[in-house]
Amino acid sequence: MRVTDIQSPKDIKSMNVRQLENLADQIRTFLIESIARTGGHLSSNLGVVELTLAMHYVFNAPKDKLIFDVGHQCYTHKILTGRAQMFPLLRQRNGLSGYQRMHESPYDCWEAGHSSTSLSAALGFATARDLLKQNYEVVALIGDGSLTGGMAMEALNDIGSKQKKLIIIFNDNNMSISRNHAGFEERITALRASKVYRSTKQGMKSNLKNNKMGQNVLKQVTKVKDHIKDGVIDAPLFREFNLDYIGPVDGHNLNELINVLETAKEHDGPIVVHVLTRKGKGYPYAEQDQTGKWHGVSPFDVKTGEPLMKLPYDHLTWSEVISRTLMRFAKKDKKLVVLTPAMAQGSKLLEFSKAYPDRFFDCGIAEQHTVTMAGAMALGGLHPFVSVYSTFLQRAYDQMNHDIGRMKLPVVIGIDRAGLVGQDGDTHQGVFDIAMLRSIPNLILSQPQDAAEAQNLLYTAFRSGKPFCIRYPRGNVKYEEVTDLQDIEIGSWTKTTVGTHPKSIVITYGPDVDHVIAKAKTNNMDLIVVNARFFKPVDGTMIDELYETGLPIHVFETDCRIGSLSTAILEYRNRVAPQFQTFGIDDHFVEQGSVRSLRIQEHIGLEDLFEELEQDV
Ligand SMILES: Cc1ncc(C[n+]2csc(CCOP(=O)(O)OP(=O)(O)O)c2C)c(N)n1
Ligand SMILES: CC(=O)[C@@H](O)[C@H](O)COP(=O)(O)O
Ligand SMILES: [Mg+2]
Repeated sequence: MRVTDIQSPKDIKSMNVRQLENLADQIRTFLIESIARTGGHLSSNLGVVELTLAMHYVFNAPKDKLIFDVGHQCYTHKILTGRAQMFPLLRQRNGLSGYQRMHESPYDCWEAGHSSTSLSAALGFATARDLLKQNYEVVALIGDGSLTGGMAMEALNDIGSKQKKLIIIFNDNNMSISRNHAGFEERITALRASKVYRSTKQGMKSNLKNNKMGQNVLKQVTKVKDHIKDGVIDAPLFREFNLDYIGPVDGHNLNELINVLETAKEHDGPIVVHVLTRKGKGYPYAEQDQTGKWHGVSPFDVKTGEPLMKLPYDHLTWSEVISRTLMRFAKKDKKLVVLTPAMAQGSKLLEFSKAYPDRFFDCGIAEQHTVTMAGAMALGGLHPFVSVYSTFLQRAYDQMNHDIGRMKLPVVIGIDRAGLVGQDGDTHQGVFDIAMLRSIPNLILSQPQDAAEAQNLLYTAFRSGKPFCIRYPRGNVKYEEVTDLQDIEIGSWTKTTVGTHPKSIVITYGPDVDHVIAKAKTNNMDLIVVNARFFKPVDGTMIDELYETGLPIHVFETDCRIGSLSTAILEYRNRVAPQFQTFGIDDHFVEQGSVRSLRIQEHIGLEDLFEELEQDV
């Protein structure tokens, strides 16, 4: 059977192990070729091909609930549930989502994008099932990285106490995006080496190679259950949570996987199935990767592994502009430290981590902990910089409020991937941080117009002694090192007049400042373009001046408009200008798509702005 012919998991139910193994090989080839064309989460998906086949073989989705933590590794699940033909549009507008999405398929029973939610969801489903006297299995697959998240720990604690029947598949590849940093790593290492499951299983004469499986399994299941009850299988890490454990099993051995999942299915109460997989399995570049370069990829050449798109020679990503500047500052300032909640690769901090291993802290997928820890580091006399994606900072709202803002702690927060991020879709768009953070007293919130201003803002932030956030988008920017760094007056905006008789005012921020100026020049339009580089505090003097011109004001934003810059301006003036128009994302989540297509969809493209400007002249 060809990968693209698979209609539903029924198609694999009558296969024998050899056929399943063949299918696994085909799926791997399909994934590599397909992701090479579209981009996507390569390594995590290559690692769970056999595991997902075994899950669909043993369980009966959609009746049984299969939950994938984060969901970035659910591509084989998509293939087995009849979606292979949609892969050419993976992560594109109106195309296949890179995550589980309920509107896409009845087999997607839950949605995520942020990590560590699967165990809470599993307990929720199991509780609903039992209260409503229904009958189905609940299975959550969670990686070793996602297990470091606070939510997962909270859920483990509750699952151990409630003792509902559910299965936690612990997908252990010893990697988060890059190497996993977990305190319980020692315990896991001990478990990885444990022979318990293997020796228990050795009695199960695996003569299933070419036959339909399952005949002998039940007898063996009873044996394994007895072992679990007798406490033969002792996994202190999970025992402490009052959870039964079985494993470790080879996550690329279908025979072993099917046996262990059948066993877990028969088990009463919660059970952890420990599966060892290899991230990137089957594609040598990805298998050897220790840095996370192959975790999420843009289109690449399968043979060479080289990306198909290259940055212009004088451009850097915004993350690189920030990390290079941090490297410069760290040379002189020995107290400068950098923290990341597991995003060293995406935030371009690996070079910093090598140059200053003692001053670099990967805290795991733990945004809340990272922010609070940085706060105490500041009180302890260090100069912390926290690098965090806008969307993941949502997890740490309370810490930003309760710890950083309230105590006025001088932590510099680099908010990466601010604004629309594109293909990751609605779970990842970084469009809420302005609204989220503007309400927190004492915080400074800024965004540079270009790479030079980014360097000056970072310089200002460290010298300010205040909680200082600098947001910057996904993508790249022309870079030149600023040798003569300048303090920027906090709360000050700048303005550029294009032409001699301006007829309108555009207030905007980030890279759009230059885009609007360039387009106004091309179109021979007379405009005042304001770089609103601080969202908090805003430049009251400049706002007053702009109002006094009597010109129509257009606030051009590409983030959630509720609570955003236009709101800040209106709050300041407490009245509406004669003509005051705002642009921004309305009160809804924005689905996936290229940033360009999403801006058109949301009426926040330059074209939309200029259409309105035409009316003013
Ligand atoms: C709250 C949150 N923080 C950060 C991320 C970014 N992220 C996505 S996958 C991932 C690593 C997950 O590691 P693991 O669970 O072990 O899965 P693997 O990729 O190894 O299969 C991270 C950090 C996220 N999705 N959600
Ligand atoms: C699954 C996840 O949350 C991350 O892998 C995310 O997709 C990374 O995004 P970037 O590609 O912008 O680093
Ligand atoms: Mg992992």
